[in-house]
Amino acid sequence: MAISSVCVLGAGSWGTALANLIACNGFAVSLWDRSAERIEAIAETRRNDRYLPGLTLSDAIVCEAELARAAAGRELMLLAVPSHGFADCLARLRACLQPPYRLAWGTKGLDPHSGRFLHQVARDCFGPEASLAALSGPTFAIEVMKGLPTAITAASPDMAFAEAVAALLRNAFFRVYTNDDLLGVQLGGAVKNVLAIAAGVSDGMGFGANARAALITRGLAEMMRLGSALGAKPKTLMGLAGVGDLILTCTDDQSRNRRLGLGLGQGRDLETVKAEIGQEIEGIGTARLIWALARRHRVEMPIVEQVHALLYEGVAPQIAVRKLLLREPKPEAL
Ligand SMILES: NC(=O)c1ccc[n+]([C@@H]2O[C@H](COP(=O)([O-])OP(=O)(O)OC[C@H]3O[C@@H](n4cnc5c(N)ncnc54)[C@H](O)[C@@H]3O)[C@@H](O)[C@H]2O)c1
Ligand SMILES: O=P(O)(O)OC[C@H](O)CO
Repeated sequence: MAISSVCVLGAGSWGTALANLIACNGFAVSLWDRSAERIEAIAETRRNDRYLPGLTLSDAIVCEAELARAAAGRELMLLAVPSHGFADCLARLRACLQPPYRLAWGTKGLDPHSGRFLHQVARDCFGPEASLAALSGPTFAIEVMKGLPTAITAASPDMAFAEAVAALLRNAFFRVYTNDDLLGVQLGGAVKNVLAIAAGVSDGMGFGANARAALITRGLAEMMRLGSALGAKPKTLMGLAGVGDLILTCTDDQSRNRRLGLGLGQGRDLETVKAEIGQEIEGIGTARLIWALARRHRVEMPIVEQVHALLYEGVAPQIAVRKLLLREPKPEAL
């Protein structure tokens, strides 16, 4: 299977960087966003200053404010909208696409309405014959725009489709691995955002490198426990979409989830920090959904529990940390 044309949905940081990558690789690509104003500005200036200031985009990207026109004749739909807009975008696409349906997404998170993984939502909308793939891994959009070396995973139960999606993105600085564990790749990308908030809180409170390393390691244990309960492959979570993205977002201040945690750890107010970041912070909604999933499957996730308590129950960071440190001692096992 070879794919040579793509419609990217979402002209935020990630959708714009992916569209630019695909265009620079020589494939036909259209870019759509729910904000017609942003699409028109990108078409005119060849920049996306709201999300990727100062960077110039490929002239080959076709900017379309109307979804039906953006999708017309394109072989692959690539969604890079936030998880809370994912189901709605699928429904809009369903109204303007004909089979065969081929969908991929760089969205990280779960559907906030149902708490389900995005492939389950896509399957319901497009049926069992649709080709589905998720892209996930340690990938800050701005570094991809700058052509800095990056590696990512393209996951689909249909490895030929995963490879076809990978082939659109792959180049000398962007390495794409394939994986058939669609669930595991999405689980890693969702849980790491919650853990990045925890790492940010720790650093914001002035804790040191010891605490950060402990949070990353025990956070990985939580991710793997949930993965095991849901049927994800442990190897996937030890790869780019699991530990790779966890390290990136827990340690680098480019991460918006980490920056949110930093602000909360410094005692600042949630709404103020959110407004200052001004971009999508997926870990906020995901903390609620992953904590609900953990309880439903009786999986112990104490770090996720405390992030949830911090965000949704008004628990102070000092109390959350105390609760984590004073848990019942136990052997160090996954
Ligand atoms: N930015 C990155 O480096 C990066 C990298 C990998 C994955 N992601 C993931 O990509 C997804 C998008 O994040 P982003 O960083 O591009 O966000 P962003 O904040 O940069 O941009 C958000 C975009 O989503 C659009 N949007 C907002 N609500 C919407 C809705 N309800 N329906 C349709 N569109 C909507 C906005 O118009 C905007 O174009 C997230 O799930 C994020 O975790 C981001
Ligand atoms: O800025 P964040 O925390 O949403 O992270 C962006 C990407 O998910 C990093 O892989």
